[in-house]
Amino acid sequence: MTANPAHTALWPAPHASGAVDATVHVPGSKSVTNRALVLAALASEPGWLRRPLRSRDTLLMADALRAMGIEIEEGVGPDGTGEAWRVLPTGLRGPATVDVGNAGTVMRFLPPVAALADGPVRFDGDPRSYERPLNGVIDALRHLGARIDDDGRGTLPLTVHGGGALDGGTVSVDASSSSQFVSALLLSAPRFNQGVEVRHTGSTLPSVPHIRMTVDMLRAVGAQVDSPESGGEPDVWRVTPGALLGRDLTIEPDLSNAQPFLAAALVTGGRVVVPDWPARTTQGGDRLREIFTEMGGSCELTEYGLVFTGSGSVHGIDVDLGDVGELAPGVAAVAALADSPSTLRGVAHLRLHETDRLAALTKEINELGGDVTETADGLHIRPRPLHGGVFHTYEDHRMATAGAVIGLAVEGVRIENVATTAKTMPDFPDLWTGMLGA
Ligand SMILES: O=C(O)C1=C[C@@H](OP(=O)(O)O)[C@@H](O)[C@H](O)C1
Ligand SMILES: C=C(OP(=O)(O)O)C(=O)O
Repeated sequence: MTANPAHTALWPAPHASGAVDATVHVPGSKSVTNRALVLAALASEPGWLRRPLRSRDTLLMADALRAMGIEIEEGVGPDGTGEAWRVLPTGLRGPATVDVGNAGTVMRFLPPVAALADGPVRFDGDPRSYERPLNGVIDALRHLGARIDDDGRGTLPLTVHGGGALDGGTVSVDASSSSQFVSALLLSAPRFNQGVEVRHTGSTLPSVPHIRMTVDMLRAVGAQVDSPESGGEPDVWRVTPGALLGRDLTIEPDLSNAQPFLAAALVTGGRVVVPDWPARTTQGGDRLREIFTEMGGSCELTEYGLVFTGSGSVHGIDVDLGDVGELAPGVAAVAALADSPSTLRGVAHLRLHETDRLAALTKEINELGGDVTETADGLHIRPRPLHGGVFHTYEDHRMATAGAVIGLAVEGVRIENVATTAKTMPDFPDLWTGMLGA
């Protein structure tokens, strides 16, 4: 097989000649878009998604739902402004084939939807999707009444033999490897005959804000959900069966994808404005305001958006990123350029993401002259003068954006396969050069 030239191509990461000063319109949230698509597909009336993220992960989600019979029309919104998708829910059908790519949201959120379809739904994806854990979803669905054929490894590929309905009920899940196990079961649960009670049994639970996002979005379409935050038992969520409303939802900017742009302000001592930064949000990326302030910047949240300003100094940080693992690659990149060491904790589960992110960050930063060591649950980063070289990305969008941040401060960094950013931000190279005024 010949290598895909886009995967071996090297992108010279732009070096910043001075402080950046830019306004960056960050595209819509992957996590919100893919939840909104699933909930709209399960609703009892049509719905709208305005300013959806158009990226590999969200197009895979839309195509998968279409394969199961849902109509999704891509166009402009009812008032003629901006991109909007109209979702027309119909009976979920099999036989169907779903390509999950390497999208955690697609591989975890859709098997429960497929259990409601009328026929078999086959799931397959990129080679890495065979290595990412799915056992929590497979075992739970079987317990709740679904028939699933897999090879017994608790991963893809698999076939869900949808029976047109699912009993639902009470189930225990160890979601310490991915919060998406819990979100997946909750999202489809209003359509299970008995709803669901999900009890997390593991010792740790990553990405809790993403579970809150699931609960919040379920409630916004009329679902009744009990959660730990609403006075329920710790680590237990209950969803009552019931019809879901169609919504007209404007998708927030992806705050995790705002990270490289804010990092640019931080490492160059410049200023970046992100319009439409929500005043209230369940996106974990909102933690960037606190994390990057501790690392040397300052921010102001106005009605227009977030204004983030670097001070010219970048400090190390000791931080538990268990709630916001998505931010770890970008925090590691900034930490490698800081004036003091950093420790990133609580992110052992990053070994099971798009790639083993702890190993990848360690290797790539060290190959540029850095001093990073892996710990059991994170990274120690001791800043050292870095030099140029190839930054390999392992088909991981967040490795590519992390490499771009280092490239701002270090001349001669070349990013392998920057096109991999298409997973959640296909416009990244243009947004990046636009920010730099190139
Ligand atoms: O539910 C979601 O939308 C996500 C949950 C998190 O997954 P993990 O809990 O597997 O880290 C996060 O890292 C991922 O990017 C998106
Ligand atoms: C972990 C991530 O993605 P996924 O939804 O594929 O798990 C991520 O975007 O950082």
